Amino acid sequence: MSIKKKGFNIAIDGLSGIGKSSIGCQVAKRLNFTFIDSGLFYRYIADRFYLDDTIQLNEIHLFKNEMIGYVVVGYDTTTKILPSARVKLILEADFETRVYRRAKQLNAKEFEAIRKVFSDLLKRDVDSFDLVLEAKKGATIINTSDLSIEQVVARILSRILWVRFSDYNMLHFIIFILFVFVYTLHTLFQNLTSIFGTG
Ligand SMILES: Nc1ncnc2c1ncn2[C@@H]1O[C@H](COP(=O)(O)OP(=O)(O)OP(=O)(O)O)[C@@H](O)[C@H]1O
Ligand SMILES: Nc1ccn([C@H]2C[C@H](O)[C@@H](COP(=O)(O)O)O2)c(=O)n1
Repeated sequence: MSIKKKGFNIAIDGLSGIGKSSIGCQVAKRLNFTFIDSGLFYRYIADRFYLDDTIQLNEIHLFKNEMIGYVVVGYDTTTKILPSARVKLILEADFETRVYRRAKQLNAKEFEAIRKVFSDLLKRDVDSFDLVLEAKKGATIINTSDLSIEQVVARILSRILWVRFSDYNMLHFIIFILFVFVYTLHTLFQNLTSIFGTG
């Protein structure tokens, strides 16, 4: 699956339980972008059972042209789903932190429940390790181990602001260079006509 859309899109990658969905959703809200949790598609197709109220499939305006932008999360978004994203991010945190967060999320308190969280994450890490390693080569890495969700969201927003600022300045720079080029040609042409034109 690959989304080739115009606009300013953001892809958030990373291993399971790193916070892609919770953080991506906040970022999309702050930017008024469409949020797509690609994992929902996979789960929906694989199991046809799981859709929470974060997003409903019929609300995903995947191919609408007027969208300002997308925030797409999932562990192969920066490489496969949205390789053309203007901002590509990999979230990472140490394994213990992810186990702790996922256990808290699932309210896993008993030894057996925590053991299952541990082994599920480990299995999914093994399955997606190579993909995430590959993704790291072309993305900005944010280590979230010591950051709250709000701090990670703030970091992402400032990164996006920076990229937008660079795009904006680059456009002005190109216009400036074009202007200097045209002006130089114009002056040269005027000089040439004043030298040769009157003869
Ligand atoms: N920086 C953070 N600080 C504290 N808790 C966090 C942070 N980031 C995420 N969490 C919590 O970790 C849990 C897992 O996050 P989330 O479900 O968003 O991960 P995910 O990467 O989308 O997982 P998966 O790939 O398995 O769907 C959630 O309960 C979330 O609130
Ligand atoms: N971009 C994605 C997203 C998800 N998957 C796979 C990985 C899991 O087996 C399943 C659910 O993912 P989750 O939402 O829990 O991250 O879908 C994938 O292959 N590519």
